Amino acid sequence: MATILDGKQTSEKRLETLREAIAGSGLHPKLATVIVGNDPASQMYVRMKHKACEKVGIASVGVELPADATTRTVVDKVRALNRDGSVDGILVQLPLPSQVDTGRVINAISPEKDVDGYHPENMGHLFLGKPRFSSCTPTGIMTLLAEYQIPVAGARAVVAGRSIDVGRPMAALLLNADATVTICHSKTKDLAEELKRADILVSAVGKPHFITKEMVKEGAVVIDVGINQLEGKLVGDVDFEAVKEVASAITPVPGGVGPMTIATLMENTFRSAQERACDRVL
Ligand SMILES: NC(=O)C1=CN([C@@H]2O[C@H](COP(=O)(O)OP(=O)(O)OC[C@H]3O[C@@H](n4cnc5c(N)ncnc54)[C@H](OP(=O)(O)O)[C@@H]3O)[C@@H](O)[C@H]2O)C=CC1
Ligand SMILES: Nc1nc(=O)c2c([nH]1)NC[C@@H]1CN(c3ccc(C(=O)N[C@@H](CCC(=O)O)C(=O)O)cc3)C=[N+]21
Ligand SMILES: [Mg+2]
Repeated sequence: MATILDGKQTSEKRLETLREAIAGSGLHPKLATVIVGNDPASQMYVRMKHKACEKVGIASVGVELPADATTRTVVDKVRALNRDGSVDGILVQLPLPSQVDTGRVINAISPEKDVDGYHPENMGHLFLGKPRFSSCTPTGIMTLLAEYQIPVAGARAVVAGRSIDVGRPMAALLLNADATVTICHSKTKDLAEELKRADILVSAVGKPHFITKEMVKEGAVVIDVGINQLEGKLVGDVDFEAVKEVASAITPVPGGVGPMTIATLMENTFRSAQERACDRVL
């Protein structure tokens, strides 16, 4: 039976530590969120982020733009937030509606305020092995592994998925932590065989029951990033009940990676506030 990696509890502990650090800092960090359209899932996530801000003492402003907003409108809004000296972090909730050019919007975010770590400059720092802001989900996963003292150096890590927000930065962070990293995607030959070699398996594919027991090596650590709806229930990518019998440790969904994502966003926002305060003094 696997150890359950409790992201909810770990995140609560980290948020409490962060609350104390912010209260003692004399700083007033502020996060701005931008949401385009009225997708209920996106609205729920943004609400969760604002709630976490409230918990730790980060001020937050929510910008809501209509579903038919143009790239220009979104970019102009981002630029206004770049100029607003009171804002430390800017998060543009993804996905954006199809008429909006996501790349141009992300490029418009000031890299100093890019607490999601999606800007090419921050991606570059991450891939060079010297991250400034690295995306919240992969960073939260590294925190969770560290919290449970799971060794990463030398481990064979296999990441399923190569998205900009999860798979790629996950692979970079694991590499920076000295794992031997394989990235799989929809064109991967013999996926099951690749996955079965993993000491640490991260699934960010977005398909329920995608990872079956047969794909997991005895004793592997299994990290489930997936958030999927199945028969009205929230499930990950991993067939949890079966895989927990072979894994040595596993994240549940809900209560695993998701809460760590939000805790990391709060930590990144405070760090941004600290660095911006430093820059003002210099
Ligand atoms: N818990 C959290 O905090 C977060 C959870 N999520 C969830 O994680 C999941 C993944 O998100 P995201 O990375 O944005 O997803 P994307 O849809 O952007 O990427 C999915 C990736 O999976 C790959 N893939 C799809 N089908 C297969 C297959 N049959 N075999 C191998 N690889 C495959 C795709 O390959 P290719 O590139 O070739 O198309 C792609 O790289 C989603 O469920 C999402 O909701 C996302 C962000 C945060
Ligand atoms: N710019 C941007 N940054 C993001 O970080 C970002 C994004 N866009 N778009 C969408 C994805 C998704 N994401 C999640 C965050 C928390 C949970 C989370 O806390 N989930 C809870 C369950 C919540 C529920 O009940 O549905 C859990 O897993 O326990 C899930 C998913 C961040 N994302
Ligand atoms: Mg995505």
